[in-house]
Amino acid sequence: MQTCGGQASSALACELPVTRYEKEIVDVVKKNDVVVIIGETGSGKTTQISQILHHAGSTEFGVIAITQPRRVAAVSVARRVASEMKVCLGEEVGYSIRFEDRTSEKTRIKYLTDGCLLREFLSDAELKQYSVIILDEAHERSLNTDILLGLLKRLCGRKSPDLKIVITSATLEGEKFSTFFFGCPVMKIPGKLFPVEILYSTQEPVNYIESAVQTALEIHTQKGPGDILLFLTGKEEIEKAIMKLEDRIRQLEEGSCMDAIILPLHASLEPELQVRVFTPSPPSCRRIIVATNIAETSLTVDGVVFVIDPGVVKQHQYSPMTGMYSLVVVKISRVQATQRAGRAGRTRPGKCYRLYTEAVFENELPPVTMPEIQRSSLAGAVLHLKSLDLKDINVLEFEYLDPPSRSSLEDALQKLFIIDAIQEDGSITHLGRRMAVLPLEPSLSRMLLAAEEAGCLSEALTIAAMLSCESLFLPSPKKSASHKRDLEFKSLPDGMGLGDHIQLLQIYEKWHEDGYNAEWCKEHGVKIRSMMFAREVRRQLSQIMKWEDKGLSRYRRKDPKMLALRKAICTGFSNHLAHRMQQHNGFRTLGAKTHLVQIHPSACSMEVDDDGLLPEWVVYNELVNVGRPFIRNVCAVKGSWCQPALMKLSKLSVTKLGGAQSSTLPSVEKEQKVEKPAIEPLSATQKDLVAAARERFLARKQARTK
Ligand SMILES: Nc1ncnc2c1ncn2[C@@H]1O[C@H](COP(=O)(O)OP(=O)(O)OP(=O)(O)O)[C@@H](O)[C@H]1O
Repeated sequence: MQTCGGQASSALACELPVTRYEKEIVDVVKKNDVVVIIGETGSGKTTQISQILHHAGSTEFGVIAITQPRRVAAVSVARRVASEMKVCLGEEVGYSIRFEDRTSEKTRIKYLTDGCLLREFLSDAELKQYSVIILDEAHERSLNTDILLGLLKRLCGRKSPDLKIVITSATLEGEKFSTFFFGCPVMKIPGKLFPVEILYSTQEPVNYIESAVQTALEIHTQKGPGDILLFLTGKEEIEKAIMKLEDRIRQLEEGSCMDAIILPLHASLEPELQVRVFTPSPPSCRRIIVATNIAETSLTVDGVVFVIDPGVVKQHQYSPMTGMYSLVVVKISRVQATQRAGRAGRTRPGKCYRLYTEAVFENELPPVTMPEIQRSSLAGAVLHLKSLDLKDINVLEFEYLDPPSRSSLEDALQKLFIIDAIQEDGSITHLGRRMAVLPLEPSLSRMLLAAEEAGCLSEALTIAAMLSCESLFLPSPKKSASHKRDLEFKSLPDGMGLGDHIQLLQIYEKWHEDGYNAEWCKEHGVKIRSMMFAREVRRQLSQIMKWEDKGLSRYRRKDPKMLALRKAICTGFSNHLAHRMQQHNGFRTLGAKTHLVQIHPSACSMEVDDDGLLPEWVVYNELVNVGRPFIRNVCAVKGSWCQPALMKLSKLSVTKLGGAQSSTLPSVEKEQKVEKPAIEPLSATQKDLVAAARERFLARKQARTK
């Protein structure tokens, strides 16, 4: 049975700094179309401003939208506000995140990810259902928030004065935002709920994970009650730190300190495991939450008194020059450090242990975070802007708060052109328009449309849904690559060797055959939660594409439909083509820049020919630099299928696409040169690798025929 409302715990809403300025907030919003509000972390911006405006009557003629850069924040804050207002979540207060909408006709206050609001522009370019849009945590400068800023600026210049825009953060460059929005007022709300003491290290740690673990142990054994929130950069680091903590706490003398519950928190954790951190710890027990920066903004984890901040974050950085993503550990900005410290002191006084010196904080941390728009692939954002049909918008001249580089925009335009989303003159195609409606990356959307035309949409929907899962495979004692291979080997021989997309399809189909059975998942090392998520995503995508599901048929390698499916994958990812080197299993990517790459070890094993060589042509989802360049999620395709893309690559001119000066892609001659790479003799190691690959393949082939 669902219970509504409940008692909002801890600090009373009426004590929050923001609520003390209720009248001023209502006034300033009433008198201005755009307002910037800056208040300390924990002062009540996220949870209170929406309620204040609601009580002042702002929701009489429209809904209040509050954007969040992260899903977990949108959900948890909506829950909190519903509980404070004593209403059922999904009724007066709701949330909307990709593939999950918990709102209803009754909803007046809606928390949603910035990506969701951006998507709503497609169906209503004037956002008529809203009376107020609050862009929260604007300091994070997510790509979606930056695009929203530009679109909202356009809108407030022309729309009736009914739509109010409020931009909030604890750590915003207020003046910059004010200048961008025609000199709008900046309201600073003074006051902090509880003090947070900042403690710096006296020296830089040699190993920040070790130092973080050590600090957590010292707090646990020497300090009074209160939970610990420890920031690390990613899942692997979190798992490593948790193992160390568990080991060392086990070794402590029994009764020497209180019990500890150690919890991870990162984006690829299943939602029900994520929400565990919001359940208070039992009395006389300390929780140690080891999290990535998803816990950095907006979240209130009741009970957190101690924050440990090693001062680093893992960041995706896209280079338009190379078309490659790198995952790099970088120093956080001072803004992020403040946000991290702000996770303590929310429901009682707190302490933040910075594992770096004060001098490093002052002199080495950049003041603000680099906007995502300057370090991401922009294909999705550019397609979105093009699909809005805003006659006056040229994506190269769109009003960005901080413009992305011209090369990033050109890279996006080129990618969209190759997958038929835009024409040579830069105008959006019919296909492009349809692609923009789908809540997927442009390449995946293109794959679906190609599959629809070729009569294999059902299979492509499954692949798109499976690729939307954050993490599919259960942690394995063995390396994940061989784990995946085992799975493929034991039960899915029919699609073996054709690549990850086909393997994902087969996993789903097998699970379907087994009646969506949880046991099957366990047996085959896949996460039931992720599979259920894929099933839901598949259902939603089918709905958007108006596909009437007539049940799944099992993948058959020889079925001509399957050839059509791989061709559709090729069409979707034709801006991610790679050609094998003549004599060994390295690949060369094709595009404005070419790279020598290897298939990532986590890929399922690919078919090799009698010489032990991999397929000549492949498409891939991602080009990543992790020490060296790898392609990930790879599908074997045929050279003849790549010709349309190769033709396009050869004649592409950015001048027309973006209405700006040009840089031209390689000519046909250059591409032809790429297609026939110079013969390079195999090294001894490469020969060994080829022989080993061939042996493995023959063994599997034998097993298959048996
Ligand atoms: N889930 C929760 N449990 C307990 N207290 C909460 C919860 N959510 C919010 N609060 C209380 O409400 C206060 C205001 O939270 P809110 O998220 O609105 O602040 P904020 O100003 O938006 O902070 P930030 O800038 O860090 O996002 C918190 O400091 C805390 O005291």
